[in-house]
Amino acid sequence: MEMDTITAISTPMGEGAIGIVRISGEEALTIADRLYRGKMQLKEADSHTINYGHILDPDSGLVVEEVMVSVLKKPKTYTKENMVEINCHGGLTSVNRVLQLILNQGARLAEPGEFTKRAFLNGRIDLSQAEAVMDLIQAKTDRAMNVAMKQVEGKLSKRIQILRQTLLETVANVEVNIDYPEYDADEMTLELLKEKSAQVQNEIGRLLRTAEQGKILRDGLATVIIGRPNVGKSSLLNSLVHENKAIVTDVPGTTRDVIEEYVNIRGIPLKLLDTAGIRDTEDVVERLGVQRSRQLMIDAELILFVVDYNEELTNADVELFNLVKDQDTIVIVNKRDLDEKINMDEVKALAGEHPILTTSLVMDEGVDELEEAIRDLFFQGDLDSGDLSYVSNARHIALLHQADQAITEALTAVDDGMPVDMVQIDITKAWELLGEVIGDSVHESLIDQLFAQFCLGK
Ligand SMILES: Nc1nc2c(c(=O)[nH]1)N(C=O)[C@@H](CNc1ccc(C(=O)N[C@@H](CCC(=O)O)C(=O)O)cc1)CN2
Ligand SMILES: Nc1nc2c(ncn2[C@@H]2O[C@H](COP(=O)(O)OP(=O)(O)OP(=O)(O)O)[C@@H](O)[C@H]2O)c(=O)[nH]1
Repeated sequence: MEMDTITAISTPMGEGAIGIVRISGEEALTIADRLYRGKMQLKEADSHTINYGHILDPDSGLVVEEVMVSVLKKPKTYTKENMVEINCHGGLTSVNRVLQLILNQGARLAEPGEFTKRAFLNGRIDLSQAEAVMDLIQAKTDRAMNVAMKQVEGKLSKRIQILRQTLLETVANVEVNIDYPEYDADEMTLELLKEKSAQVQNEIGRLLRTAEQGKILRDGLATVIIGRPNVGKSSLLNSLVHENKAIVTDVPGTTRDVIEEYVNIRGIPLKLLDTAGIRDTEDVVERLGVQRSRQLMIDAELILFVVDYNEELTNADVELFNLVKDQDTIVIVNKRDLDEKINMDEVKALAGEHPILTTSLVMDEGVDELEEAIRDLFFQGDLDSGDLSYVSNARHIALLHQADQAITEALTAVDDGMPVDMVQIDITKAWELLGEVIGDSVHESLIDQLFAQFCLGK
């Protein structure tokens, strides 16, 4: 199938040192050559070279831009098609004028993610790798980036392929049994089927156990700081943010009263969620009646609950804690530089199984310990184990669960003495579901929808 030639600006919109306009498709070099003037025509240039020259407006003959042009000839390119990348002087006008000239020559404006979509459709990468390209762009910490990079390189794909191969062999074996029932290999077939299925389920289980951690690395750990007025919530937020250089984003769609700040806590992106309702308040418990704040707290994956070392535990503390005691909560007893007026035994009784830390945020004491406690709560020290094949994508997680379920159904069918071709149907279903992770037999509309979330020009 021949695809048309597409083009887009691949660098961020705004003033910058260099802006890149990308072209991909059969006509990429031909189109670029109609606009480019240099030592030689681009189609004569060797692949993977960069060439100095100028872009001219073919109508007026006037020089529009001074450029460096990368020539990338198929099939060894990002999209597996002919590609040209025109490096312009950065700035909105410059790249837009060059883009316009390319469009005038018959290229079509690319849709978001269309270059990567072509890399997928042309078979250079599978769907899970394409999705990881997206994760790579959005990674908030080095560690999240390492995980995404492994997936771009195909580490998850390889594991999925091995699982599918095992299932395929199992199905083939069952088929022999259906085709030659007189062969009487029944017992053996079922034994083998059970063994192989268990093997596949083990590996799926292992992958799913990495999922929670993978999701945290990818999306950040949704965290809310709560506590009575004046206990030191803002100070805690500031300590975490200043030591770790926050990336601040407003949550789209929520009239900008939820603020997200990403801080890197030992490789974990902590997504600190903040609303007016949670922090700037006279009576916290009352204000938490505000639906949005309460929801934020309920949805949080980590609660940092702050109390004052220098004051007795109050009813408000207890009530507030009771709202979150079933969640992952760390109790922070702040202002330890002042006199001990709180009863630590009461704090311990209240906290139960939850970790307790004492801090002095004005003296900058205890923040390291807090960061360690956060990491231990979610990663028990295995963040450095080197196994970076985390599953982090919600779509992949759902498919793995379904595949696991299908195999369980196959095994139940075996135990119930169902005919072997019934068992085969379940195993085949598991094989198909795993295939969807890497984009095998997925619906076109799903593919469109996934790539539509990409950046323009990627
Ligand atoms: N200028 C520029 N920078 C970029 C990209 C790009 O497309 N253009 N990339 C993307 O956005 C990323 C690099 N990713 C790439 C991945 C594969 C291939 C590629 O051509 N693969 C060929 C093998 C090439 C070779 O071995 O020489 C292949 O797999 O067949 C290129 C870029 C990041 N930086
Ligand atoms: N001595 C001492 N004072 C602290 C410590 N941490 C915070 N404070 C002080 O306590 C006061 C309240 O701190 P904030 O961080 O604003 O407390 P908050 O919980 O955000 O307060 P509200 O926004 O009113 O809910 C400030 O004057 C801080 O300087 C600490 O560890 N020791």
